[in-house]
Amino acid sequence: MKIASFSLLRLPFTVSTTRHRFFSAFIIAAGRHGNPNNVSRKLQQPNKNLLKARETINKHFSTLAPILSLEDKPQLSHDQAVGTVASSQANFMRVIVQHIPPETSVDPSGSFSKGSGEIGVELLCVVKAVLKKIKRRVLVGDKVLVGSIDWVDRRGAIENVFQRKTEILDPPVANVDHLLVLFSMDQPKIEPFSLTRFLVEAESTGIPLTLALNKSELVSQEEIKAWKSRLRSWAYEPIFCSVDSKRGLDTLQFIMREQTSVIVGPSGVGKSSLINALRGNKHILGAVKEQNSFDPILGSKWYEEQRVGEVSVRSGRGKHTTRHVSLLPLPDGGYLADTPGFNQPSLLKVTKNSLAHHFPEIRKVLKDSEPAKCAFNNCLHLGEPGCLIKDDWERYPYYLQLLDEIKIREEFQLRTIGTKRESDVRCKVGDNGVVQAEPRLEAKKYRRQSRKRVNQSLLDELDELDDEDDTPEDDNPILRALREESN
Ligand SMILES: Nc1nc2c(ncn2[C@@H]2O[C@H](COP(=O)(O)OP(=O)(O)OP(=O)(O)O)[C@@H](O)[C@H]2O)c(=O)[nH]1
Ligand SMILES: [Zn+2]
Repeated sequence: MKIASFSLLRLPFTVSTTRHRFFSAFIIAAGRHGNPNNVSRKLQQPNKNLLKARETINKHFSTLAPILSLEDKPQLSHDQAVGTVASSQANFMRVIVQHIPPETSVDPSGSFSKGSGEIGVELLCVVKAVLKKIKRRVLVGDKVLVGSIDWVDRRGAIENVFQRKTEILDPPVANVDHLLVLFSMDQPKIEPFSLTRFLVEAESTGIPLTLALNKSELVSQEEIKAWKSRLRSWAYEPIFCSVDSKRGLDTLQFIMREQTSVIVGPSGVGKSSLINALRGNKHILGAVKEQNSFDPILGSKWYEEQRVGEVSVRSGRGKHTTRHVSLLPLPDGGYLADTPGFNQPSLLKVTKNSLAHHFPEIRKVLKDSEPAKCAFNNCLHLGEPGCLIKDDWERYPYYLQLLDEIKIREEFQLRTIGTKRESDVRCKVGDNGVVQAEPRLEAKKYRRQSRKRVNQSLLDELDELDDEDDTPEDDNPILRALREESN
């Protein structure tokens, strides 16, 4: 019976250590904050409680390396610096450091100049074991505190991460502050519904976006004019560009200055071509070193050696499965990701209630009519009496279509979570905040786990963690604290 319902619902049925770990985190928090019967109640409101549990656990373990706020100006010793992670490969991260202690003599071949000023010095860094232990992931784009710096060999160790302003998953980059949504006028032609999906996905990140239309040399001026006014009615001001004719590239360069940008868009529109154009264009990249400035500073040997044995012994899976992404420094400050983003917008972060906020047309009407509001709170703008949103705008049918799609997804998730016995199903909150139901792996329901047992399971999981963890257990403060507590 159980098996049949799993297959009917096509639930994922794989065992992953991450889920185990997360589960223990949940149990710890549930056990700590109330009576054991609450566990069953809490499972019925999975989202909030799971998130709270995660927060609790993060706080609990974060005391070892509290997240630095963006305003923090840590006192830096001579062998410390603040920098930006530009790329990550195997266990190494390349960090660009802007401000070098004045008395430090750095091998000039390692610095990037931009005419008058310096773009920075690149350091090859490892991530300190304590950050791995507390699961503080370091992403490309992160602002980090680097310590133990050897300025001559240009090596260091990432000691801590500053709070992120933003985080996107495809590609995984922190602190992106600008998305360039790229479509093409022809080959392939713009498809308005597909463009809407991309725009909604981009809007849902909360990151400012620019819409650019490539291959503009393939179409007539009339067609460009027509699209311009059409997109204005969607409340977007498109930039027409062409990698082939170089039209609009200066404008794009200007927009991207001082920002970290990722280019997103469907296949074939010229994302990679545009990245290459911006990267290869001396005018745009200014005086960044002619040879690829991101060649491994100590020779590629370093990286190749690290690639060997990358498969985890326990899980049999590759440990570094995330897409590779690097940030290319731009001459006026800022970075451009060398890997394009979301080819296929999943809209997983969009809920039926948030969808309307991702259409500027709706935002505008609601803002202009303030303080008047739709008659219903949480109005889905389906044309009910008292709704401020009419059907007199081009993308209204797209709004309805996406709303249907999202409703179906949400109902499926609710049904899966709500009707399954809690012993069969548990909920997982994904990285992007989406709740997913999964078959439970353990049958011990309602039983409160003793603190000792709980800590032990966490220990098991920490032990299981990685073959790559090199800190001996006795040197690890978390493990030691947990052991002491459970004895
Ligand atoms: N006519 C014309 N062709 C272009 C232009 N820019 C890029 N192309 C061509 O469009 C094709 C696709 O370009 P890519 O850069 O690979 O597109 P992409 O968006 O990265 O595609 P995916 O890698 O599939 O996501 C290539 O043949 C390019 O040469 C342009 O401005 N005009
Ligand atoms: Zn409404």
